[in-house]
Amino acid sequence: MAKRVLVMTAVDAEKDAVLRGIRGDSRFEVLAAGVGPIAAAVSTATALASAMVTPDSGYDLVVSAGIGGGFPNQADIGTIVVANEVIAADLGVQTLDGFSSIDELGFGTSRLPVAADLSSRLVEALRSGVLTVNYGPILTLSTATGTAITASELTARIPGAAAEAMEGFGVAAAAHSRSIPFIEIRAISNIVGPRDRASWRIGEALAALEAASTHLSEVFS
Ligand SMILES: O=C(O)c1cccc(C(=O)CC[C@H]2O[C@@H](n3cnc4c(=O)[nH]cnc43)[C@H](O)[C@@H]2O)c1
Repeated sequence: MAKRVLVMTAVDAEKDAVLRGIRGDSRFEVLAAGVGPIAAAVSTATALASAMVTPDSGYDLVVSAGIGGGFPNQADIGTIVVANEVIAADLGVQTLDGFSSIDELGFGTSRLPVAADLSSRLVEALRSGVLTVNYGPILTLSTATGTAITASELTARIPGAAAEAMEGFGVAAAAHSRSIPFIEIRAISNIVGPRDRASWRIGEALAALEAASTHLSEVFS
């Protein structure tokens, strides 16, 4: 079991939802890093480095948490997605012939693993708490999808893609650099596709994130 857990969100509204869910459990530290993979990686790496300075204050688990877009027929608004893998889906090169990932280019990896045992334990706990949960790949994008064409292209390129957001891969890269287990959880606020901000259900997603966070404390501390 994890003794100390670092939860990274993008914005304060997400942080507050997680804090309401964990109900004062002092084993959890919740930080808002800002939007996007770079802010997420820098803030997570800084938090992990700071924790190393004090003996016995390091983290045993890092969680990327927040709202996200659900892929059509994979994750509806108000449901939860737990990552079985995180994929930096726009890290590569785009040409007229299509997209090549950095893996295909030979420059590294665009896919990072999650702690599968912890993730599946969380999925079980969420389902027994009657939340609707998809366990699948969560994509990290620097540019959020705003067209049907991009949504279809991502679905074709990454079969089973369940959700997208903008921070997971950055948080995961920082956690992996210190060999700390990592998981990602997203509450769905909108469907991935043509941008229609009026259709986003942020309040519903934040309520789902809060409900899911009650199980974080139950499962990981
Ligand atoms: O306006 C608000 O009250 C508010 C409250 C909480 C969060 C937000 C955000 O806009 C956070 C940005 C955040 O959202 C993630 N996200 C959500 N849907 C998608 C998507 O379809 N594609 C990519 N990212 C998405 C993302 O991780 C951003 O950090 C506003």
